[in-house]
Amino acid sequence: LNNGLARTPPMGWLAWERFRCDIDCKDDPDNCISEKLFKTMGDLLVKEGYKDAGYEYVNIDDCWLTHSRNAKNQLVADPTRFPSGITNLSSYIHNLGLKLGIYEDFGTKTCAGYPGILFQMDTDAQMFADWGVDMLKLDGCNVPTELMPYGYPEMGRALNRTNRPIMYSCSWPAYLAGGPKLPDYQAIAQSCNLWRNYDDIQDSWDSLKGIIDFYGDDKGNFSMFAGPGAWNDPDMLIIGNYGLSYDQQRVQMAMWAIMASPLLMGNDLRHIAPESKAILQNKNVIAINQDPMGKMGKRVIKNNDIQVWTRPVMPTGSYAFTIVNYGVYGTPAKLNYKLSDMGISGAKSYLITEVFDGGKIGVHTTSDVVTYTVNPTGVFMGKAIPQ
Ligand SMILES: OC[C@@H]1[C@H](O)[C@H](O)[C@@H](O)CN1C(=S)Nc1ccc(F)cc1
Repeated sequence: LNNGLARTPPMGWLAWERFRCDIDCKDDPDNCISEKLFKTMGDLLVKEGYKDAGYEYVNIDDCWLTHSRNAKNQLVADPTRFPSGITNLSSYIHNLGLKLGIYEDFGTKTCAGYPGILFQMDTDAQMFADWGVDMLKLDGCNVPTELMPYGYPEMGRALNRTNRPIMYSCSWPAYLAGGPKLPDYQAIAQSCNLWRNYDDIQDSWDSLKGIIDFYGDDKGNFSMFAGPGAWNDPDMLIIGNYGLSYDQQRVQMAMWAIMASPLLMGNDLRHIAPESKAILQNKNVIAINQDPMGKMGKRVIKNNDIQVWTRPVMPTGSYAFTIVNYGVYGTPAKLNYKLSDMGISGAKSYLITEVFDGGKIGVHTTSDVVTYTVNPTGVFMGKAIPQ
């Protein structure tokens, strides 16, 4: 979507995967969906160095609102859990130098059963703008998919009519996944700044593998529609939660960088292990994710437990690449590849580095055989720079 926003994949924090629809502020005051939670996460983005690393958006997800609209047909934030209101919350977030995101659903109700925006798009778009909201995630529960080619572009136009820059995340294609018809990625990319293509991420290695494989298959060539202002969204980063090992957390960070994915953390910034924080704030990996060309990486090799992805990055003619090992055969895999095997060519020789730690592997021609060591359920992330 050409609205000047999301020129690189958005970075920030999103409540859903970790905090879900916990509305019990009586018995679970520290984890319920409340203004306090979002203010706390905003504070920590600043205090813990995430803002400096590029993380900017603090995003509310489902379950923030009351079960009915007010007399003026407007959406209302739950008064017990958001006593100061959304405008106060956005001011707080803006004072931190951050941006606020909110959630709604193009349908009669949200997925958790709260009022949806169907038939109220202009009222709701204006409400979000008046509240000082900077991003909207529009879900697609409780509406026939036949209405989506109308509804998602129309809500984008409604947001535009407010004259407030609001980044627009669409769940539209995710509701068509596995269906008879391929999504219209051209229309989606013209209407949205980012779009969910596939199932929700859950806190597990299996869930992560399922998403990586869906994106590797690239059905409908959705990777071609990614670029500045328009991103495929494989869902939240679950680094720092319960389900991934250290190596598997590195896999997600490396793959989200290669896929030019939004980096929206779905975790608890109050309880992050140091090695998880280091992965989330790794400058070299974030630089690949934020590469200004905005070209989405693609899977170029897949055989059994090994897959290789490459992504064109700056400086011109350079490539980032990942070698992912799904294998669980205990010893690290020693894998031999020529750069030409990965589709990397064009220069006489390349400097190859390891991205996470910046270590030099060496200078190689595209036909040199290079041996990479990849841990079980782990990743090697490299960069090849023309010499
Ligand atoms: O409620 C919103 C939630 C998150 O926003 C996900 O990112 C969306 O893809 C959809 N979504 C879903 S399906 N939530 C949900 C899932 C199960 C349930 F019983 C109640 C709500």
